[in-house]
Amino acid sequence: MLKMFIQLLGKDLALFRRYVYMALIYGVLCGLTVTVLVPILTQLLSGNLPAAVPWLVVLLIGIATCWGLRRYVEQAGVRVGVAVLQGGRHRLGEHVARLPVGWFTPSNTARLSHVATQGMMAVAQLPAHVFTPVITGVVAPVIIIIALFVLHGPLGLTALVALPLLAGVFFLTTKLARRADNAFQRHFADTSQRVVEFAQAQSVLRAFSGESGSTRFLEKAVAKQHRSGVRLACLSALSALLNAWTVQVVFAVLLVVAMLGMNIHLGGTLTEENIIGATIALLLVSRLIDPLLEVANYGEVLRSARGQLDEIHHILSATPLPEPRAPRSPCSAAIELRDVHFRYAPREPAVLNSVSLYIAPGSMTALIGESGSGKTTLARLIARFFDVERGSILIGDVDVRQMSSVHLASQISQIFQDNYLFTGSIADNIRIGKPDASDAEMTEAAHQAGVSEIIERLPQGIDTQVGEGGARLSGGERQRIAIARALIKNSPILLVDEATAALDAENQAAIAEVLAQLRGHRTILVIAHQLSTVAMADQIVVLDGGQIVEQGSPEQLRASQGRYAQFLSQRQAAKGWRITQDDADGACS
Ligand SMILES: Nc1ncnc2c1ncn2[C@@H]1O[C@H](COP(=O)(O)OP(=O)(O)OP(=O)(O)O)[C@@H](O)[C@H]1O
Repeated sequence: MLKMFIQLLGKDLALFRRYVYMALIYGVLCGLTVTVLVPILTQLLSGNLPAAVPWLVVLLIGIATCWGLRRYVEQAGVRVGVAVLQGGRHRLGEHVARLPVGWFTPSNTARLSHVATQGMMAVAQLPAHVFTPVITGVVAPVIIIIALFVLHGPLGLTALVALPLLAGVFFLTTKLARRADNAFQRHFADTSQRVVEFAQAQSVLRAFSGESGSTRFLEKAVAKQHRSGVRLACLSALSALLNAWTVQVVFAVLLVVAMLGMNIHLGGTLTEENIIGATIALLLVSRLIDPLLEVANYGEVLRSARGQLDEIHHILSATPLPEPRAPRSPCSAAIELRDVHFRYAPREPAVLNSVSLYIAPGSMTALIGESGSGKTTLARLIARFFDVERGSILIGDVDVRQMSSVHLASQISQIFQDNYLFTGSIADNIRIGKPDASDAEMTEAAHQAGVSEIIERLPQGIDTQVGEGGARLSGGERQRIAIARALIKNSPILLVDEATAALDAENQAAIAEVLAQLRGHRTILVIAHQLSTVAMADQIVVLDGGQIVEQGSPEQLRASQGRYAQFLSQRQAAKGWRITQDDADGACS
């Protein structure tokens, strides 16, 4: 737990060290202040008031110093908390920015958002509100036990034996509720994910699930969270009870030992000194128990914080894509796949199997194949969304793993189906492709992508707000803005995942126009669904079950009467369906 906390602190570790030293000094001082009671009570019970006065002064100074120091320790704890919150979030952000895009599954995204908000907040509160009482609660009793040893050997020994015993019980009770805590955290993240999904997919849920059915997935997640919450509450209460009982049992044992000691003396030589010593020892025992009880009470908070730290650890231990020590630059915009094998996870089936492909610089390749044949995966591997399992992908004769991620990103523009528009204006979204783009470049990219017509229609033109995720625009409008964003970047390689259904004929024409304009000027790989696009390509690659089954120019493949010819006839048959005036009245031809 401490290791993870320290990892989160990074360069702010010095702050934490300072805080821990101060908390330790504070704990020692608290323990010593309590032990000052020994000479005071000894002198008072012996009727020697003048001899007690200097010790009383020491006690008052001790109390005042403890009080003052506590404030400093708390301030130092708050500083550590702020460092964890700011530095930790920063570190988390830097780390996830280097993770492969494939890591961002809905469940990991929900986990990340939970950790970055609630998790970090809970962890940041630890130093000021939990570590200080826990450190004091452990250190002060150690000092008191030393004093007990001096005063009453058997009592000191019993207390010393009790400490590891208590630690053992605390450890076991923590373990008892730990699993329940992990399950609760998991279900909590799942529910958060479902809530977001519920809000985002309202139209789909209502259309397909009916009024009550639309909440079914969410209700299931909430019910699971509720069950694990109840289990966690029961186990937490049980462990808190066990901790408190153990401390009370230790207290009782110490009392019995003290009584037995007095009893032995009663049978023999019971002196005034013995009685005073035993009485003070009993008082010290009671002062020993209070901090231990406090530590026991913090067990649950510590366990839950550990759960949050485990979640943070889970994210920080995800392996980023390695960056090369000596990055290389490609010599051209050629793309080459050499015997590429890929699967999404170790135990999942292979998605690409021994794929080798060469795309000449400035040429256009159309990738076609059945749904699930691996087209999108292949395109994503070129942009290094993931690393290949075996084989290599080269751009301009340089393995993408030997290029810096920034340089690789600068070489490739992508127009994928899941284009995301950020909250802001149309201009802001296009400018993401090239933040320092001039107005002329903006106009040119907007014109090429067919955004000019959209802008002309809107009262605020290019400054129109697109809404969250581009919600205020149509699918086709979003797509065109994404194209303009990719075009303004002006990179030598363009990866396009042509949408099948999202685009109307007008938008499809815009994409076709863009591809026609860029053909010969950029290296283009397009996952093609339209006949017009495929016909434009210099090379067609047919994928099936993660393998290239056909490859060649449109003419060659048409002549070979293979899979491409099949694709062609299917598309032509589909194109044959036309809605006529009669259809409008209810019949199709
Ligand atoms: N993130 C992922 N994790 C695990 N498996 C995945 C992931 N993305 C895709 N797959 C699987 O990889 C296989 C290939 O998917 P891919 O999206 O590359 O196919 P595709 O040919 O582009 O399909 P489509 O034309 O329908 O988009 C499919 O079986 C799919 O289920």
